[in-house]
Amino acid sequence: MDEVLMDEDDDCPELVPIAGNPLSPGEQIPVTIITGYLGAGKTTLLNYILTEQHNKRIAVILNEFGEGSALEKSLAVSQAGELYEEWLELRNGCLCCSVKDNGLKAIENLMQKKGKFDYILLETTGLADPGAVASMFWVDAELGSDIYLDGIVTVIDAKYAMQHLTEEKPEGLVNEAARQIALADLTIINKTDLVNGEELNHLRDTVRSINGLVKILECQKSRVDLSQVLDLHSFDNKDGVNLVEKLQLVKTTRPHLDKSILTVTFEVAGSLSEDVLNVFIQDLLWEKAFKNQAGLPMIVIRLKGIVSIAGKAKQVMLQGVHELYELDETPQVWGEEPRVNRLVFIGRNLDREILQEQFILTVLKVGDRN
Ligand SMILES: Nc1nc2c(ncn2[C@@H]2O[C@H](COP(=O)(O)OP(=O)(O)OP(=O)(O)O)[C@@H](O)[C@H]2O)c(=O)[nH]1
Repeated sequence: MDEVLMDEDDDCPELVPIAGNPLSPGEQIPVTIITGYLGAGKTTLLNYILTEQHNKRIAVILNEFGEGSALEKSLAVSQAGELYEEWLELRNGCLCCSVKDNGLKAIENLMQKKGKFDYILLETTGLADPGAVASMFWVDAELGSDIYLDGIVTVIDAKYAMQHLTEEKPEGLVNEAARQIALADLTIINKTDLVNGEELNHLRDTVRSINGLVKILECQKSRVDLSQVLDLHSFDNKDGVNLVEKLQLVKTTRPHLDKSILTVTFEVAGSLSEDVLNVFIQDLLWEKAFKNQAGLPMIVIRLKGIVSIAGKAKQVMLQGVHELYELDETPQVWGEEPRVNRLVFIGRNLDREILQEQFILTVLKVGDRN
């Protein structure tokens, strides 16, 4: 098994593609995962969101390792906001499989007691893998839960982020700060008062080099336009409508940091059979079958795409987080223009040429077999 799996995803059973969404997002409650390295400004952001005018009933969930810290945090938040008296502490800090049921149950209990919320914000600890938390909501939403994952927001400390991002990790381990950026749909570079223009440019370029898809906001004291943070629809097919244009703007990036996470993207014309596409994705995400020039397995952290499935009039959105992925038809119908498959991968050891070649090879090979 791959070392990354050994480290965090051990025993995670959800190696299955998941079927279409049973409830429309309009009927479900969005959850935004707020992540970011220690001290980046997550609590400041929560306080800001809770005290701003937005006419939403927001539940905040704190997901912390260790005893006590979540309670302290909840007190800190409630003192500033004084909007919520009831706080939820998820005690078993593991964010992988074991927290899955407790996490959802805890939210359901809270909803039973307090009535439905309009929105859930889930703050993860600074060292957590937001991908594991995201997977839990994503899977449960597909299984008919009342909650759906709206987006992953990563708060970045303008002053210390470069230090965190360049921290040497033992061989095989992913830098947490880089992973949090890789998984983000939105990054908020906070504490811009503590850096000069040049440092900010360098950090922005580094964030972009890791995640070519992510939206970047810059601010002080986590004061951001909430309409840019909430209701992102990053994982449902509402996003699919705009995804084509968005993906067209993404560029393959050059790593700014050694051994770092980067973004690769390519486009292949034509239509695919869904089976063929599943083979390619499973080879990539599950089997780690593709290697870069140095012989290292390509590890995908985040995956997005719009693909053309033969026989389907509508565009199909591809989403992936770690080993989990989903193909979901968007409302967007293919027009007169030639059909294309546009894919974006964020991860480690990625090589665009090899990946594109493998994609074409798999498609042809399996196509021949049929
Ligand atoms: N100079 C400066 N300080 C800030 C800014 N935003 C937040 N801070 C301070 O940074 C410190 C950490 O902020 P928090 O919001 O607690 O950060 P956090 O990410 O929740 O921290 P952990 O929960 O420990 O991971 C606090 O003392 C904030 O007042 C900013 O824009 N500029």
